Amino acid sequence: MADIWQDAMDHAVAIARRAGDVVREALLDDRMVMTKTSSVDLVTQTDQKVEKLIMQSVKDKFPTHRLIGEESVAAGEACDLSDAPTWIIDPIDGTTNFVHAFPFVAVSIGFSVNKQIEFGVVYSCLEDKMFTARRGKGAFCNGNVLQVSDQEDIRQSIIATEFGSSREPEAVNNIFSSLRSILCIPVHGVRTAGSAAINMCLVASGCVEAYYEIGIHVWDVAAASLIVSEAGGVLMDVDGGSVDLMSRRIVAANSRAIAERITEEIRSFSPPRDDAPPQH
Ligand SMILES: O=P(O)(O)O[C@H]1[C@H](O)[C@@H](O)[C@H](O)[C@H](O)[C@@H]1O
Ligand SMILES: [Mg+2]
Ligand SMILES: [Mg+2]
Repeated sequence: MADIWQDAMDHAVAIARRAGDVVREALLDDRMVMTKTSSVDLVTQTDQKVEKLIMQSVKDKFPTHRLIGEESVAAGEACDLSDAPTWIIDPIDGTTNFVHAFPFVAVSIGFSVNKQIEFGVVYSCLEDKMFTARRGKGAFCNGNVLQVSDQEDIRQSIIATEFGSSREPEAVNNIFSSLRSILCIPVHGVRTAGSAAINMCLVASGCVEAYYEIGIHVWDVAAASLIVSEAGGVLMDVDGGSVDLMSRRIVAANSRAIAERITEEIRSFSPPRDDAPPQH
């Protein structure tokens, strides 16, 4: 039977590649940096330009589909995930990397129907790696099948995480408390790539055993969540329950054993949900 979302997925791959061209060209220009929620929460005109490019192309080709985009939400749009076909877009995941030309910068496009991710596309545009997954059909990088690591001993593992974009003392204390506990299990190492989507693709590729973060948004992880699960990995909430993509908390791991071991060490907290009503 024909796949009803194949056309949309092909479009996502094509537009992610075009977006990647824009990002690479912009790296050669001056990158004017603006800030959003804090002095280290960065945005550039390229984030906004790429989001417009992707959104316009989706509106033209799939006019009934809904859209959630990082920069549109920052500009005041709602972040409502309904049962309708919805494109969930992070035009540049790793904006701080982009600003510094640190080479992990991704275009992330997830597609959800009935609140279930049907396909995910993460284009790591400076590495020219196109990560894709279609629900039930596996995960791929540049056409090669992805498979998570088979390591089940966290002491033999590398764990990825991020420091996020808050420098409030309490938030930083929580992050370092979790990081210290995990590092001292001990694990082989801890890494931060600077992009949630790329960290999760590293899990899917078997290069790191797990990634966790509190404070991410649905657009950071929607596409990559399917890439991880289709590569044989697991997703979990930081308290060990089911993952909720609007909760801003995630553990993505190669195995349930390692995911659960990480949840034992995390000092969890709950940032305002992505679908929380706006504060006035
Ligand atoms: O804002 P962009 O799209 O670059 O994405 C975020 C990263 O993906 C997070 O992991 C990371 O921790 C940061 O919060 C960063 O903002
Ligand atoms: Mg992001
Ligand atoms: Mg972004």
